[in-house]
This record gives sequence, C-alpha cells and structure tokens, in this order.
Amino acid sequence: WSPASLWRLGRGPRMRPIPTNLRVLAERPLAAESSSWSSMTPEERQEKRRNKKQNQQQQQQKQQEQQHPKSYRMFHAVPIYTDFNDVDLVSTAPDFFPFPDDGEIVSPYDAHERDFAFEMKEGTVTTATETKMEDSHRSSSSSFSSKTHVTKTTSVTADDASTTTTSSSLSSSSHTFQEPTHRSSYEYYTQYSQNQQDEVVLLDDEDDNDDDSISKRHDNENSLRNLQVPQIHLPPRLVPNVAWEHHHRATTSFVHERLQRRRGQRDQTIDKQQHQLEGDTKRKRSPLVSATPEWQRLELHKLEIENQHLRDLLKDEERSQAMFAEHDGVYLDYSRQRATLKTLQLLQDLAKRQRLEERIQDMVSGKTINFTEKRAVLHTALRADPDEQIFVDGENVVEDVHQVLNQIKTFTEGVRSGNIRGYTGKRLRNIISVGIGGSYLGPEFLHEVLKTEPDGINSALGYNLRFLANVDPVDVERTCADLDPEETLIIVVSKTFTTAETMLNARTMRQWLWDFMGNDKEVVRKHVVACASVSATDKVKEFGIDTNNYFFRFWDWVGGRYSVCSAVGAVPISLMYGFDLFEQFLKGAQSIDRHFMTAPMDKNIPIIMGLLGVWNHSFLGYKTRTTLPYAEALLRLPSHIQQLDMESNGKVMTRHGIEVDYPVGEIDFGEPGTNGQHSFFQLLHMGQTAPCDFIGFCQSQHDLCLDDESLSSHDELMANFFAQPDALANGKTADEVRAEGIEEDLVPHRTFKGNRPSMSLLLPKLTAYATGQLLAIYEHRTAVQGFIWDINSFDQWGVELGKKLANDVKAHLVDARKSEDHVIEASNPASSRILNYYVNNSRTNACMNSDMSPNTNPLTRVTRKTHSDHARAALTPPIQHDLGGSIGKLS
Ligand SMILES: O=P(O)(O)OC[C@H]1O[C@](O)(CO)[C@@H](O)[C@@H]1O
Repeated sequence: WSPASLWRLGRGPRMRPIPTNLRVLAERPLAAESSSWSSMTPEERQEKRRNKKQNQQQQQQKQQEQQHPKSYRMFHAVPIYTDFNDVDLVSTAPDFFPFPDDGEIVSPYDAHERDFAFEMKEGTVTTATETKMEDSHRSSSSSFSSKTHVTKTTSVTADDASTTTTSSSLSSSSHTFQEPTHRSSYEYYTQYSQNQQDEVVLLDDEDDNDDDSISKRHDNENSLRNLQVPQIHLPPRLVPNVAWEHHHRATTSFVHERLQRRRGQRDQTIDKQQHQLEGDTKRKRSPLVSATPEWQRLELHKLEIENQHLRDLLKDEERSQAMFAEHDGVYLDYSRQRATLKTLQLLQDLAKRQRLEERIQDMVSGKTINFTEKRAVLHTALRADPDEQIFVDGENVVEDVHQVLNQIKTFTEGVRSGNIRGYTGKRLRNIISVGIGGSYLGPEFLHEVLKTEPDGINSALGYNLRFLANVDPVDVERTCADLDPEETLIIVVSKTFTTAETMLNARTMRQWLWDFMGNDKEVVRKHVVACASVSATDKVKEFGIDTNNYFFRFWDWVGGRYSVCSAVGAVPISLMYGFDLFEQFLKGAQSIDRHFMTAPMDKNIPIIMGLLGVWNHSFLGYKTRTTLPYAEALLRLPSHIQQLDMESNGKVMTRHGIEVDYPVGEIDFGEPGTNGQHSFFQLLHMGQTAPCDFIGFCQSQHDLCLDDESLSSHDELMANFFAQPDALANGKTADEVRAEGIEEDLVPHRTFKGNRPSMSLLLPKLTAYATGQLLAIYEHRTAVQGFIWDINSFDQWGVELGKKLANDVKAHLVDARKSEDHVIEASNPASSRILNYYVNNSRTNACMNSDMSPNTNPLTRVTRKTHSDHARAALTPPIQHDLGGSIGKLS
C-alpha cells in the first residue's frame, strides 16, 4: 500500500474509515528495513503483529488512564517543515498528521473540517485540533492514511503535556491540543465505525511486503528523489504522483491560511476583545452572516475548491452545460469561475438565508431599505411602464416619473427643433452638463456608447455634448474654450445642489455666459437648466434658474450613482441624441429589472453575478475585480461601475450596526480590450489574481474588413475576447512550455499557473437598449452583494469627512490669501507645513492678481485668454462656433 493508494482509498466516493489497527501498520518498518520482515515466516509475522498490537493496546490504556478523559494523542511522523520561521517554506507530506487518541487518522481533508491550526514556535510545531463540525459536513469528508514511520507519540492535555517517545531517531516536536468543543472525534469515530463496519478497509500486510511491492516502492522512492518541487523537502519514501501533488497543495494552502489567520488574530486580539464586549449583546440579537451555517459551509467548501484547477473543472461537460444563463439576448458564461455546481448551490443557500428574494422585493416595491438616510431605493421605478404602480408615502411614484419624462421629451424636442432658443435668439447646439460622481459618470458612459451608434450619430448631427466634472480650472478650459456661449445650454446636474465642485463650476459657467452676453438674469433663465432632487428646488431657484420650465426634478429615492435613468441622464442624452434613443435605453434596463425580479436564482443573471462576486471576494479572497469591455464605445463603463460598486459596497457596518468580520466591497478597475491586454494583463496572467468580467458583442457598431484580410476587425477583437478567459483559466504548464522548445532556464518564467477566474457576457450588439441592459445588470449585481453582506449599499457617509476637511482648509486659505504674513496653523504640523508651502509658492493665484481691475471676474480669465490667443494667431474657429458673440466681448 503506497501512500497514494491509501490516499485514493480515503478519497473514494464513500468515506472509508481507517481501522484502528492502522497505527500498527504505521509503525511498520520502511522498505529499506524490511528485509528481516520478508525473511520471516507468515506465522512469525503474525506473532510479531499480535505482540505489537498487544503492547500498543497496553500502552494506550495506560496512557489513557493517566490522562484527562478528553485528551488526544498524536502520532507524529517525520516533520518535513524545515524552517518554520520562514513561512514560505511550508510543506507537508501524507505522513504528518495528528492521530487522535481513538485511532482515527486525520488528513488535511478531514482537518479542514476542524479548527486545525499550526503555530510556529522556536522551530517546533504546535498543533491544535478541535472537532466542531456537524455530521452533515462529515459525509463529504475523506480519511487519509499513509505508511508512516512513527517516531514519536505525544499525548498532551490542555493543562498537562506528557510525552512518551517510542523512538527517538527523528527530531522531536511538541504538540498542544485544545479540547474538542462539541464532540470528540472518538465519539464520532465509534459511532461511525459501528454503523459502517462493512466499510472498514482491512490492509493486507503480506501484499504490501512481497518482493514486487518492495521493488515498486524502491522505484517510487527513486522517482521521488528526482522530483523537482521548489522549496519542498520530501521525505525520501513518498511517492510522487498526482495524489501527492493534490495533497501537498491542499495542505500548503491550508497551513498558510491558518498561519495568516493566527497572526492576524494575534495583532487584533485587543481590538477584538473590546469589540466583542461591545458587540456581544448585539450579536445575540442579530448574528453576522459569517456566523451562519450557510456561510461556514462555504468556508469549508472553499478548501475543496482550492484543490481543484480550472483546467480540470473546464473539462467537465455537465458543469459547462450548466454554468451559463441567458435572458433577452444577454448570454452569461460563468464556467470559468472557480466554482462547481455545489458552490452555486451553497451560494443559493446563503442567499436564501439572507432572504435575498425578499430584499429584492423590498427594494423594488419602495420599502425604506436605505435605513441610514431613511429612504426608499427605487431606481427601477425610473424605467417602469406608465401603467405600473409603486407607492412611496402614499404617492404613486411611477406617475411622477412619467410626468417628468414627458416634460423632458417636450423640452428637448423644443430645443432640437429650434423652438426653444438662447438669449440672443441663436439655436442651442452645445450642451455642457455640469456634475460630478453619479451626476456625471452614468450619462458620460451612455454618451460614449451613443456617439458611435449609427442611430446616435444621425440624431446627434450638429450637436455637441460635453461634461464638466472636475473643479480643476483646466477642465473648464477644455470644456468650453472653443464654444459659443450664445449657442450653449448649461445643465447643472446635482441631486443635492450643494456639491462644492459642481456649484463652483456652475457659477463659473454662469459667469462665462454673463461675460459674453451681459449680466442679465434672463441669460441664466434661457441658458441654464437644472436636474436636481425635488428637495433642492429652493436652491435651484436661488441660482436663477426658471423652475417652472427649466427644472427637471428627481427624487430622494434615486441614489446619485443609480440616477442615470432619471433626468440626470435623460436631459443631456435626449438633447444630444433625441428622446427616443433614451427611451430605448430605459427599455433595456427594464428588461433586466423584470428578469431580476422574477427569474429563479439559478437562471438570474444579476443574482448569479452577485453571488459569485461574494464568493470571489469573501471566500476566495480576491480583493480586486476588473471590467473588460471588448468594445471601445464602452470605454467609460469601468469608471461608472467603479463608482457604482465601490461607493455602494465600500462599507464596514452591517444594517445591525455590527462591524463585518468578512471582506466586503471589491476594488473595481477596467479598460476596454484589447487595450488592457497591452497594459495590465501581465499582472492578471502572472501576478495577483483579479476576477475578470469580459463583455463582448456578436456584432460591431461599425464592422470593418479590409479587402485582403481574412477576418473582419471585429472578429480580430473578439478572438481576443474568447482567448483571454481560457488563457487565464488554463494557464500553461512547464511541460507545455518545454514542448515548445523553450530553454530550461526560461521555463519557470514562461509558465502560467492559470486557475484565474473570469466570466463572459456576450450581447448581440452595442445599442442604446443593450447599454440599458448592461447598466441594470451591474446595478443589481451590486445590490445583491450588499444584501448578502448585510450592508447598506445605498448610502455614502464615507465621503463626508473629506468634504468637511476641505472646507476647513478653504477657510485657512481664505485667511492666507488676505495677508501675505499670515501663517496657517492647521490641525497638525505636517498639514501646517505643506499648506504654508503651497501658499508661499502660489502667490500668483488668480484671486491675488493685482493688475486686474475690480470689475473683471478672474474666473473666466483663462477661457477669455484662450480666445484671444486664437484671435491673435488668426486661427479661424470652427464654422458653427462663431466666437464673435453679439456684444463682441472677445475684443
Ligand atoms: O448629485 P450631487 O448631489 O451633486 O452628488 C454628486 C456625487 O457626490 C457624491 O455624493 C459623493 O460625494 C456621490 O454619491 C454623488 O453621486
């Protein structure tokens, strides 16, 4: 019986308990010492075995009497951890396992079902084992045994550490055990073996010691010696094979993980104790999701998955057939996730425990689920049909939504038809949308899509849409330097109408209009519109905007980052592309909303994506995630998702006010393919693992095929879309690299480990409708993750502190600008020093410029300068942008 065959026994479809007498076997001599054994007659061997067993039983009984009744015994074989101070060198072989006193043999596969930890202390091994899993988990476990040269038997109780050495030929180690909390493995084993007597595997010594077997073993030992596994010191008798590799991988990751946890735990002990005290009462009332059996089952399952490579998982026909979902042209393939059907089932169990479907219903029906702001979360109502009804505070919000949509339709068609004109009577063809964060990223992402969409191109002819988000004056310059203010409509987009950057930029734009058309309040009424929450109506009015005709409201129940389907997106997009295209975008989003609300979990695209997001982040530990649209027109989608997801799920408190003890909120980044391939994909393939979302389309917005090319440009693009997920999943083994004739020195550098998860979303074509679908998929994925994690995905208190401190700094700067002698004293010396450095080196600041007359507003100086530069250089401005203006301010 080689370790491998024993391992296979243990890993068979049914759990096979290893009989108690295996310990006897384990003490049998190694191949090298077995000549005397093979020269014995069968009777002599029998006799020897009997004696040994008797001795052992006596010894065992004696020890048990001395010990605490719940003590454990450990047979410790050759420790092959050679340097515990350097955790990099952690490896084990099948003969390093604790044997509890009852004779049960614990493999890493069993051990992962226990709180089994290793701790390094002055070069010795301390092992703790605790039996605490439920029976149901046991059924998936397997026993493991190996032929072991037992050198030392150690029995330790919680408060006493007595050691009996049966042989001292190998290095000594110490072991401490915690008492089992629920049920000892002895109890478990006894019960199990009573029920499963017929399943016990009896090991035939003679088989194992015939000449053939011995010579095989020698062969195995020799091949083991030749095995080249970096950083692993193998005991010479181990058999190198797949089983061993699997075993090694499982054990290594297991030990690493436990070690890290232990270390982290030590650092956080004090914090935790305090937190525990505070949290205990709350916890009793409402435990964290990580305390639920569903979560813990996933924790255990993770260890199974860690042992499986995507390369192998992808060969499973049944799994591949099952791991996709489809709805209304959207095809999701998630077979390249590090997950099995069991994973999905366990995730769905978790979703049920978290009442996911109920929470989705709460959201779409207008319950106050944003509890810190006491608001409903109803972005789905923004795309509901007019005959639907959703009530908030007794009001049917769908009616309001359609009233505003009609208002937007009428207004934007008025502008586009020339019925609504500017102050000087000119057509309004330039649109500047001033807003930041959610009041900017969504509309910009949609604009970039429609810019090249055939219908979009046609309907946008003659119009110009720009976004002014950053408060950096350079952004002002870039946005409006070459535009004619008389033909420009400014949209101030701000839910609160208080965001500092947006309001300063709005004032800048207002001044820009006044500079060119005179300081008349009618200028503002004809050239500035607002998209803001109803609760900001007074502020909108104060700004000088015509709130009867030029104010497009939305509601507190629309979160900023979820607002692109409201006036926030509707006004700029309809002005630029016409209302019809915007409506198609809403329809696409609505199609996914319905699917999200009604499809069963295992067919529900946003739910599947959300659950896998939780799996990747909270269980597999991937902190980052990428969005990789293979469509240049989606270039701003990654930024939108970045805000959508990171502002939503970058939280730490559950809805019960308890701090999470599991990772929540990924770092999102991305770039269109194939550009990303030539920038950060090196890291994705060989460095850290970041689960990837590939997004592709069957047809291009503009396909192109040169005469002599065999494939269109879109096919070329999509070839990459299909290849990358496989490259990430399969990797490339050293043998495959060698087979390509690569020199041996380079083999490790050119080997890809693979096993990197991704999922692929394939849609028919990038249209306004498909963009709506994508938007809703990602909005709902975010919500699903938040629901599972039990956090509030709809508030954003984390942005407040920075805003407040910026106000403090502004106050310091105001004082410093008033007097050259003023020295800033900020809240700490480092801040004071850097602020004074800044002030001293920025004396040419616009507001300090002494040669400016008091009537000249410095805010538009930069733009004006650019215009005069253009004039001086005798450049002809673009035809439709006649910068002369009616009052000739340029001169
Ligand atoms: O639309 P507003 O109120 O100007 O807010 C802009 C953005 O600022 C934030 O509040 C963050 O500071 C975002 O949530 C929001 O999208």
